[in-house]
Amino acid sequence: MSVNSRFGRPVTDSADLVVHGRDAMPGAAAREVVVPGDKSVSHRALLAALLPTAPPVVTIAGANLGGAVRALLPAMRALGWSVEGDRTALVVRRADRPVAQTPRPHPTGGRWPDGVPYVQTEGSSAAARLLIGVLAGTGVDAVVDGDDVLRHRPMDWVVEPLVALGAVIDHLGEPGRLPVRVRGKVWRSGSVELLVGSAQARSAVLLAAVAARLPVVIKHPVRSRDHTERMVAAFGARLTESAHELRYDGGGDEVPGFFDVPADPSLAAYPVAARLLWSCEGETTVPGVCLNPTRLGFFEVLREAGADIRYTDERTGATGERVGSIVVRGGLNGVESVRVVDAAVLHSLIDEVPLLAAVAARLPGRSWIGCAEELRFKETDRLDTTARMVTAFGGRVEPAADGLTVVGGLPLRAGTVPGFEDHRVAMAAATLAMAVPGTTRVTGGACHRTSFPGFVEVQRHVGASVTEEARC
Ligand SMILES: O=C(O)C1=C[C@@H](OP(=O)(O)O)[C@@H](O)[C@H](O)C1
Ligand SMILES: C=C(OP(=O)(O)O)C(=O)O
Repeated sequence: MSVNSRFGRPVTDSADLVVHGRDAMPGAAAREVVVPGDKSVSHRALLAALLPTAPPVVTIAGANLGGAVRALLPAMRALGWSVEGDRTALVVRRADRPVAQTPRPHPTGGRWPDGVPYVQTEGSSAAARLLIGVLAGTGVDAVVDGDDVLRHRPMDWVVEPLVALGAVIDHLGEPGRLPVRVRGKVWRSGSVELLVGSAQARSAVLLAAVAARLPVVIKHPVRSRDHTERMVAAFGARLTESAHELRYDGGGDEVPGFFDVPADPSLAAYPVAARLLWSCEGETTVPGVCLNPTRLGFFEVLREAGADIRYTDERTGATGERVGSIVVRGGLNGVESVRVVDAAVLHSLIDEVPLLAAVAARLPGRSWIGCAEELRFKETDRLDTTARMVTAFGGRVEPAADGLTVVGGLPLRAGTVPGFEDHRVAMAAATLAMAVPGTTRVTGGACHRTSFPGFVEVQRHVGASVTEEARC
């Protein structure tokens, strides 16, 4: 078993993605492709069912059922909720009794408090951080833990502001990391300052405040994705927002009994990128996508650089999200390079950075993706793994402390490319491989299921030749 450098992540035996690349799209691409529900909205809808003002039954239609959202389901069962159903509808209700989870051994901690529920969120940082917020708002005593990778990701971004609001949270392993025990509720109304742009951190504090009906002011460096704000505002919480500040007045109505999750723009980005890389005829539409402006950076940056990407059929959904179609036409002719120099723009494409870098490798100019220091704390250090992935194609990416320079115009070649067991990096590699003649094997590419269970089928619909094959 080999090890991924930064997080000591064991490289698993998960299947590879094998892609037969071409320099032009074979025949016509599907005119329409459908991608799974939004991961962030799915997490928030599930956690809304744990809030004190939630009705006894909450139904969630169109949820993303990739590994990251699925990780939350046993966690909720361990807290005494039942979750049943499928992508069409998940139904959450209070259960007769909690379904206990088996604690994962910990190398330095390992003494779990007796009689306190142990809640495992696997590799999903959104699940862990938002859940810590909900527990700190509802005053439920529980231990929150994650897998070996998540145990290395920062939890102090969430824990410190919650403790400032009076929550009692103990680190049971390394300081600032999982596992943590949440054992005292937020109670001190006031102002907290977040030092990172993480939407998960802001959301955890807001969910805690809404659950506890505690007026708070959250100061933050950048307005990243605002799904939690839209959701709680849609159920009656009064929020006042300015560029770096969010005020919650302590009020709100009942959580609704029905959520409809729009499709995920960070997943729509892969078929859109495949189309652009092939410069093909006609157009492809991805319908029903969440068009929240805090999520559209990938499309906006490419559009500004000259790509033909449009939004149509826009409407507002019940939980305050804009929904509509993304339509892509033509290719990258005339697009010289891309540039991200603003923190809000970076956050609006934070999960698409590996894909944007892969696309930039096919542009003639030099691209820069900046304000991206947070990428070092994802499933992998994504500045490093993205650079290594593009380099494996023969491209050149120069990582800096806070971003990536992508040197365009170099000939790319097919071959064996590492996916680093990181779904975003693996899917970016497989998408770039579609437009590089020859056969590319993306090692461990089956990890796409963390966020995009139908990745292979969707990319085939737009003309890709991609299969999943056991590791050789
Ligand atoms: O709020 C969320 O659901 C998410 C926020 C982002 O993480 P950070 O909050 O760590 O930036 C994003 O990368 C992640 O995929 C989901
Ligand atoms: C980083 C991601 O998610 P999380 O932070 O929730 O693990 C992601 O989906 O790319």
